[in-house]
Amino acid sequence: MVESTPNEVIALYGGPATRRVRTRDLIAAKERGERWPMLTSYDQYTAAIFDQAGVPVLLVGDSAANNVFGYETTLPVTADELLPLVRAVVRATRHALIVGDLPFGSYEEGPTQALRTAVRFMKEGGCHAVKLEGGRRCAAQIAAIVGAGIPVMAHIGFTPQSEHTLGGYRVQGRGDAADEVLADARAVAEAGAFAVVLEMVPGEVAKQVTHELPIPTVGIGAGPATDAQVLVWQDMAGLRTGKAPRFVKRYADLAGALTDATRQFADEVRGGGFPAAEHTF
Ligand SMILES: Nc1nc(=O)c2c([nH]1)NC[C@@H]1CN(c3ccc(C(=O)N[C@@H](CCC(=O)O)C(=O)O)cc3)CN21
Ligand SMILES: CC(C)C(=O)C(=O)O
Ligand SMILES: [Mg+2]
Repeated sequence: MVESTPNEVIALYGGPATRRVRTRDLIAAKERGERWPMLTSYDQYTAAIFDQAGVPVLLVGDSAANNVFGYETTLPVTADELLPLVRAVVRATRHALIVGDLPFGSYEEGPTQALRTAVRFMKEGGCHAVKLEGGRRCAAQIAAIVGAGIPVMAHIGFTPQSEHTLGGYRVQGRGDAADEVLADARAVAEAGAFAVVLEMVPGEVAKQVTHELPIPTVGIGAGPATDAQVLVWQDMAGLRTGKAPRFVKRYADLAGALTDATRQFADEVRGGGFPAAEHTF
């Protein structure tokens, strides 16, 4: 594949894309009013494609639990399972900032555990920042990790790792609960996070947080006002089958394309059409 110029990356640098995106580029982009896209990635080929298509930030999400390993929720996945995926995504990319998502159970005990896990992600995974779920309750963890020189992306609103407390997959911050989301947003920014994911909050709440915070907001099911947007790549590209959340837009039908290719291959093997002379030594 010919490597195309990653336009969005250049916009974020304000110059040629000769180095990786850094967290300060994302804060500068907010100051210039530039929006940016973020996608999950869990493997070499998608990482290289997203990197060359100009996506400036890739997240190796704990959603690998659902979308790679086939677990029902994100709760079972471990750092030992995620770290090889983080390494693969880092190796396959040149421009994007790679964020490693800390899995459930690897940071909740407190700042010491959180820092220990974040250091593993940086040392063994080679990523450039880590992400964790939780607002005020994780401010001490964020401060400890940032204090060790590791950039942190926070994640508030609907946090899938706490679905059993939040009462299922539902919008957070409706009505009076908007103040809770705002308090969480302020707390993570104060603790030193360089960006914050807002998942499934009303568009108006996301707009208010985005205007108030100096750091970029990354929306997923949070409306159009956030500084950035993130989707799980299999949702964006239509590889995942079944009912997608309402906030998903499908930009391709990879499940359909792969089904067609697979059927053709299987038919040609059964019919003797593959391999042909040109595939034979
Ligand atoms: N493929 C995939 N996409 C995701 O967005 C995603 C994951 N996996 N795994 C981890 C979490 C879980 N997330 C989810 C999963 C499901 C809904 C969902 O079903 N939402 C419904 C109900 C919302 C409601 O009742 O208020 C929706 O229609 O949006 C939302 C977020 C977001 N994350
Ligand atoms: C959806 C994003 C924000 C995430 O946390 C994940 O994919 O794990
Ligand atoms: Mg996650």
